[in-house]
Amino acid sequence: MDPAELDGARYEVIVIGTGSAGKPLATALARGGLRVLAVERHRFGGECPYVACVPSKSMLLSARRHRASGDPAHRAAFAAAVAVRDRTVHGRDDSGAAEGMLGDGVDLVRARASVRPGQVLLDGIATVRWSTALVLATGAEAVIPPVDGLRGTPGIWTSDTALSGDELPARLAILGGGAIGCELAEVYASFGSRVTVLEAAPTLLPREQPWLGGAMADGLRRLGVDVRTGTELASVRPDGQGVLLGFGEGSRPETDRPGTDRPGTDQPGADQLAADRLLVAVGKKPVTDGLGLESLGLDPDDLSVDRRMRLKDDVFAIGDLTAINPYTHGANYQARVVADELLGRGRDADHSGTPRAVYTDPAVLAVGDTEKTAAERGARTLTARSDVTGTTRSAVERTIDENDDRPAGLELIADADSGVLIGAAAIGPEADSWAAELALAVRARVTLQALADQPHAFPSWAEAIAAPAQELAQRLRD
Ligand SMILES: Cc1cc2nc3c(=O)[nH]c(=O)nc-3n(C[C@H](O)[C@H](O)[C@H](O)COP(=O)(O)OP(=O)(O)OC[C@H]3O[C@@H](n4cnc5c(N)ncnc54)[C@H](O)[C@@H]3O)c2cc1C
Ligand SMILES: NC(=O)c1ccc[n+]([C@@H]2O[C@H](COP(=O)([O-])OP(=O)(O)OC[C@H]3O[C@@H](n4cnc5c(N)ncnc54)[C@H](O)[C@@H]3O)[C@@H](O)[C@H]2O)c1
Repeated sequence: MDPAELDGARYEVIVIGTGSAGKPLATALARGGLRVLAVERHRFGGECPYVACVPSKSMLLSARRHRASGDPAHRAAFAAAVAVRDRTVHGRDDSGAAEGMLGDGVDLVRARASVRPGQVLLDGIATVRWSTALVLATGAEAVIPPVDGLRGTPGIWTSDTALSGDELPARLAILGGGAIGCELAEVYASFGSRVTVLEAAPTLLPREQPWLGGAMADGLRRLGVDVRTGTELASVRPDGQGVLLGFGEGSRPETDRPGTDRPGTDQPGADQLAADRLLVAVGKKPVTDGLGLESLGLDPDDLSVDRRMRLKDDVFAIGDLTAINPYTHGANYQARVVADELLGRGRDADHSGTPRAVYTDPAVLAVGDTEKTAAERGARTLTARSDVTGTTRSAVERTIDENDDRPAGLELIADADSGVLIGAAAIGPEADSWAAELALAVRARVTLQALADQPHAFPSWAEAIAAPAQELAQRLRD
């Protein structure tokens, strides 16, 4: 629909943004009989299907196959993986998503939206009004940190560049060892790039239990990735066709110190690293620029929502914009909460069981509290770990591949007073799948006694849950 044609139109609900949050919400509301307009300035469907979750998982799976094949022809394999990725994401063509929404009865308009009291402006030329609710689902965008020379230097990538391009850099530096940094380090290292991950915090995945980041670093090092934690990037300069990175005083780690012989660096100077490309993956920030939230009395820097995802009155926010569980399943869930609220069956959101997965091999699944977050809210905790490699499943798999040295581990975190499971962290083969029962256990506030009593299929990886659950149940009884 052309924005101008909509001038003066009225809808019960207007949704701004059609990603993993806005699209399912608009669809559910239209199916529920409400008159809904969804406004999208870029691709219907948002980032996940085109430049985020789906292409990154496609590349990770292709990378895994390539490693298993032992084929030394990295460039040809990478080109084939990119072709598969692009088929999987339909060449980043959003017409299927748009047709799906239209088929469900959502009115769609491609326009940049901004808000005014009671109305939404489309590309600054047309005005539409809502009567029941306005829902903001504008997502988040990559943070580019204020590093000297970072902006404007050619050769700087974000995940969007990597996941829509076809270049295999010989030397790739990745700034940030979070979910994107770890997943894309595995992809490029598997296809022969010399990858260096530069993480500011003392461990990778620093919001998780520290041992988990250590195990992730071990997993990436097996693939030849040079993992440097505790690093501070101070400057970026053009260097031929690539970039030259300079580091802050004292920011180099004891291990992997430049000057030692290791893959991933050309050691141009004691405090420098040369790379062909620098992928910046240091987190995301909510997309609020130009939205005009101030005109609704909202502070763009404090988009706190209540338990129904309401910002104020009839204005809601969902998805990455809220920074609550910034995952597609988090956005989908928040969409369901708002849909239920607007369709008259409202209930409070419970974010406690939302899994945090990283799809490397070995994969990560964490849920609920870490010891740090539990301590911050004054909870006393008990923890127990298990070596996932002690399971029969692991023994069977390692007999087939005796060189399989992927790190694996599981930790359960119990509330010492109530005896319920409040957190879990797992890394291991397919942990994103087998550890998922722990997400439900946290959400359902399952006691350690019940978890310890629960049988697990033999010989599955989930048997790893039994030992730490039984240990904690015993300690809670003592
Ligand atoms: C590389 C990468 C890999 C990821 N992998 C996973 C994964 O494996 N699993 C997982 O669960 N999550 C993953 N995520 C996170 C996931 O992609 C996001 O959490 C999810 O897509 C957020 O959905 P959203 O609807 O909030 O935002 P988006 O998908 O960004 O949608 C917001 C939409 O709003 C539109 N918009 C913004 N401003 C305006 C405006 N003013 N007017 C009109 N439209 C506007 C944007 O164009 C966009 O389409 C990954 C992210 C990245 C970057
Ligand atoms: N599997 C998944 O669900 C998945 C995969 C990829 C991305 N995502 C989502 O996409 C979003 C963005 O991912 P991301 O990896 O960019 O963010 P992130 O927040 O997961 O990780 C960012 C990392 O960068 C580090 N960092 C911050 N500033 C730095 C600096 N100046 N120098 C070096 N390191 C620095 C942080 O300590 C952190 O480890 C997140 O919300 C993430 O959850 C999810």
